Amino acid sequence: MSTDANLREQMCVLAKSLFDRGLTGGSTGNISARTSNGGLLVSPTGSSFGRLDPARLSLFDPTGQHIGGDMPTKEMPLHSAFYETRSTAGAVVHLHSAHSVALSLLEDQDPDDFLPPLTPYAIMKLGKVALLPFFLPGDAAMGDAVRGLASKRSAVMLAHHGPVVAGKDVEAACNAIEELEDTARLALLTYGMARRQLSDAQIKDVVTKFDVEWES
Ligand SMILES: O=C(CO)COP(=O)(O)O
Ligand SMILES: [Zn+2]
Repeated sequence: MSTDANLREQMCVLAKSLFDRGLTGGSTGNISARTSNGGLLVSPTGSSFGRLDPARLSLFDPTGQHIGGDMPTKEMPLHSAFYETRSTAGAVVHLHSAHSVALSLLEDQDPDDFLPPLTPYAIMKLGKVALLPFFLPGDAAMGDAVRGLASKRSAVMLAHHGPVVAGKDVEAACNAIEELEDTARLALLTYGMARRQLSDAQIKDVVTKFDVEWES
């Protein structure tokens, strides 16, 4: 029996759920989670979210040494940046989800606040989402960009590519990235319409009641 067997199983079940609902396709996306001893379990490079094998997840020890499983995602620098700079991060998920990518292609996006304030749950689960510019997949500079964000954002959108979200555990990270994709979908469905957004006062109420980090 491998260590963290339940965690391995949960990563694969939730990844398959995302894949089955079309939230990332082919061999896109990657997922990682902290193990009980402070190491990391990571989806292998080239693997499909629909068919992750718990026994083949890449295993890293607490010093960052690859000690088991297949070779990890090429986005390790991106995942590592979240763990290094967000002390509460217990899991990180990255998807190629269509609506968020479509929204990132529109002109005049606010790099500091990618999602319009449409529903309370997006604010509660994500805080403000930073929009990062285009990088080549696997470029370590994405990790530097995450480290360099002025505040401790837990969700970023990679333009022309996909969202990346950290959470306290795998379930929280998956719930939050689904909220990001749903909000991007709502933003596109109502794009160009006379849309009502949450007011500053309503946003403040949500932020205060649910203790959201939401700097201006
Ligand atoms: O989404 C991906 C790259 O951004 C998939 O890459 P990996 O197969 O290396 O995880
Ligand atoms: Zn990707």
